[in-house]
Amino acid sequence: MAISQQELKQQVAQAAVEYILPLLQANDVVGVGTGSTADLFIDELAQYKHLFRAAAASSERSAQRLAKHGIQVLDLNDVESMPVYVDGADEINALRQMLKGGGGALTREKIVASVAERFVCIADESKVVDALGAFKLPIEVLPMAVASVSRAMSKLGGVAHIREGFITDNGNPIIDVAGFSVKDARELEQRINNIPGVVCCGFFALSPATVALIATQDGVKTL
Ligand SMILES: O=C[C@H](O)[C@H](O)[C@H](O)COP(=O)(O)O
Repeated sequence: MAISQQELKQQVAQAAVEYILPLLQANDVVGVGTGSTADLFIDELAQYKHLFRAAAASSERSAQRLAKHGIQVLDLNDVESMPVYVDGADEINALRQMLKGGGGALTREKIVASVAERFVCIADESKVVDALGAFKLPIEVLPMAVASVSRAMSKLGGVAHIREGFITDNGNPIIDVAGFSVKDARELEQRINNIPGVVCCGFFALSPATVALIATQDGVKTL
């Protein structure tokens, strides 16, 4: 019988904890991502909270979950470095470039990840793609730039729609862009980053994951 997606997420969450434990020292801070896979990682990590000092979270959602487990959550301004950042992805390719932000946490995810030495991506096999872009690209924008950034996306070949009823932890809207045919995610990430009003785009290609743990029907594989 096939292993369910939920069970695969659980397996990769456990594998992530096993992967990071040897990297942690008593005074370390763990960077924690956002989403359903990251939630399971937090629950697993909680069993070992005596082995590290604290966490830095990429969303209010993850911060609350960490705190419920009794894990101290630090302001990122008080964290100089972290050995690891662990997070899920909406898509990941063979270069470990990712598309993220389905849950709207992309900006804080990119910031927290930038402080960590390693980005450990955790995902089930449904997230592995040949080319990024089938999943709509989330872009966090300043409120006054929704229309101008959407027009810029259309010039790049995408079709943008505002995410209805959603505001990020930073108080901004998100537009989701469909229709990109992504040949070079690094180049597209750079171009989108340069558009006035863009806070953050969901490509994580300029700084891809250091390692990806992928849960498959045949066990957790390393990419
Ligand atoms: O904003 C959300 C994040 O980028 C998540 O890492 C991504 O959406 C994957 O989430 P999940 O593990 O729930 O599929």
